[in-house]
Formats: sequence, C-alpha cells, structure tokens
Amino acid sequence: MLPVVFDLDGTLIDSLPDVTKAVNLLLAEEGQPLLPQSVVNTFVGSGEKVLMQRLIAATAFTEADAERLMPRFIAHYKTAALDTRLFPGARSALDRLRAAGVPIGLCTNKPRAPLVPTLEAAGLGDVFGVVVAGDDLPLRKPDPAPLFHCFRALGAETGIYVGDSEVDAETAKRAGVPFVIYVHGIRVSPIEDIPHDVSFEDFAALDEILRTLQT
Ligand SMILES: O=C(O)COP(=O)(O)O
Ligand SMILES: [Mg+2]
Repeated sequence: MLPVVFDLDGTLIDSLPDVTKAVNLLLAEEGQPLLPQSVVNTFVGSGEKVLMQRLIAATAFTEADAERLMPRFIAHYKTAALDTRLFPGARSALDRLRAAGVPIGLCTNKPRAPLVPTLEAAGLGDVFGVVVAGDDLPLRKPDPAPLFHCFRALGAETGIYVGDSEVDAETAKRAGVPFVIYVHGIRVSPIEDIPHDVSFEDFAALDEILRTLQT
C-alpha cells in the first residue's frame, strides 16, 4: 500500500488563528499595529524565514530587525500552538488509515520548535510513522526532498501527498506524485488555480479518494 503523507498547517490543523496570534504578540511587544488574519494568511506556507520576510514587507520593520525578531516570534509560536485545533474529522480519518494498514507521515514547513508542542496539543504526537519539520533537512518544500524523505522512511519510493497550499501543490508536482488538496486550508489563490488531482472539503470523503488513488 502506498504511504500517504500529510501537510500540517491548514491541512490537519486549523492553525491560522494561532499563527496570527503569534505574529500579533510580537507586533504588540514592538508597539506596531496588529495585523488581521487575512493578511497573516499570506505569510504562511514556506516556513518561518519567509514568514518573517513577508512580515517585514508588510510593516515598519526592516531586514536589520529579522535576526532580533525571529527567536521572539518562535517563542510566541510555541505558546500559541497550545490552542491548536484539528479540523473536524481529521483525527478519525488518520485513525482509519492506520487501522487499514496505510503508512502515514507528516511533511511540514513548520519549524521543529513550535511543531513539537503543536503535535502534542493536537494529540498527534504518536500518530505518524515519520515527521519531517521545515528545518530538519537542508531543503524544504516546495523542494521535493522532504517528501521523498518521508516516503522512504515509510518504506516506499513514492506515495500520495495531502496538503492545502500552492507550496504543497508545487512539492507534489516536483515529486511527481498525486496531490489531494483540502479546501478549507491556508492558500492565497482560488482552488481551481492550484494544480491538484482531487480536492475534498470533508475528511469523511478522504478514505474513498485515497482508495481510488491507491489503485
Ligand atoms: O509553517 C508554514 O509556513 C507552513 O506549514 P505547513 O507546511 O504545515 O503548511
Ligand atoms: Mg499547509
């Protein structure tokens, strides 16, 4: 059976409110105006360094602030993770896959420091056969290397990727694997502009989608 690898933010967990909170705690500390979730939405998907660059571009910060701000952002990100909520049905979908003997993994651009408390808070600490964080390997998504790393750790050369964003679509395309997109995630473009094999809006539909792609 082909392994199924999942993205985290916007795919399994509804984390945009937490990321927004972490960004705004930092802005508040700095006496800067807070940003709405719709703006923070455009910062997410490529990891913390790109998030910081986009934050700088959207505020009065400059490049020179990045190094000073990053550890404080990560500290807020770790705390905000404690409020993380899974999307409805995500946990039971993962449990059904495991019960069916499908190897499952996690491939995220979230750095490991906030990832660990996030997985604990979401009750996902011991669910995946492999977990790759954004800063675990020299290259991150959309490079396909982290995804291939997951497939190999799960005992296969290839597999299926389930994600929510433009970055995930590009990763799957570069890896040459089927891409399944969750429509309630964190993305900037309309779903029809993001290349994907199948989309789903309810985790109850995922089993059947994956069964079809497995054959
Ligand atoms: O941390 C990010 O920028 C995105 O994380 P994700 O890869 O789990 O969506
Ligand atoms: Mg995501």
